[in-house]
Amino acid sequence: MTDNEKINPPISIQTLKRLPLYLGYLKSLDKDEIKIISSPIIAKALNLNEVQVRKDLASIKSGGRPKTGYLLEKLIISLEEYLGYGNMNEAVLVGVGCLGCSLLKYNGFENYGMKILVGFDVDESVIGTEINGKRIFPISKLKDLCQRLHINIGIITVTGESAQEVCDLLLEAGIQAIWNFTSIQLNVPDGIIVQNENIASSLAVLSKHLKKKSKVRK
Ligand SMILES: NC(=O)c1ccc[n+]([C@@H]2O[C@H](COP(=O)([O-])OP(=O)(O)OC[C@H]3O[C@@H](n4cnc5c(N)ncnc54)[C@H](O)[C@@H]3O)[C@@H](O)[C@H]2O)c1
Repeated sequence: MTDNEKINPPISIQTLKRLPLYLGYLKSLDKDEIKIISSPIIAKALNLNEVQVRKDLASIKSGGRPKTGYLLEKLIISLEEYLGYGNMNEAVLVGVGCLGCSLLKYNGFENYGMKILVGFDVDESVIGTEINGKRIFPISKLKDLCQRLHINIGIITVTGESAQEVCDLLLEAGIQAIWNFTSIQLNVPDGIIVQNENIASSLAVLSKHLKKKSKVRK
């Protein structure tokens, strides 16, 4: 363990994935009315285990006393700082088809520290258009634009067969983190983070649950 890790021990991916849930809930509260919030209340609102919530919040060194409560505003700031939401990360999206279009239309990512600036595609019918104020450029402009704008995140929503080629282009353009919506496992060098997103995995959990229930009914 490095000295830095001793001071701030790494947290699990599961905990990390819950932190935006806490933040979303806390931000939905009326700050004029609620000054202090306790872990049992957060747990109840989010249908989570109380001990889990307490442990998660302890791991970000949010201060406060779990049972008596955390200062709401302070806790929000701690979570935002931990998640790096204070610095807005700028992203580009490649593949402006059905899925890409929906992501470009969604403004909620900005609440989670990511702003999609522009899109890229090879399809002449979308190049030059704007979706939700975001201009769509030809893929040939990707390297130049990403380098000029110092973009860190690349979102890949192209068809599977183009995924690796697009990933390579993004890396050449200096991208450090890739949000991959295709089902392709991308090859990237060390130091580059890839987050794979797959709706089908969540659907599998639902299907399995329904299958179990229908067996019980029979
Ligand atoms: N992660 C998920 O849960 C999930 C859900 C739905 C779709 N998908 C995946 O997302 C991807 C997009 O799905 P879709 O339904 O939006 O497809 P789509 O065919 O509607 O869109 C793909 C877009 O990518 C563009 N494209 C293809 N090759 C390109 C390249 N080399 N450079 C730039 N643009 C390129 C196409 O012109 C098109 O506009 C697919 O890989 C699909 O499997 C994932």
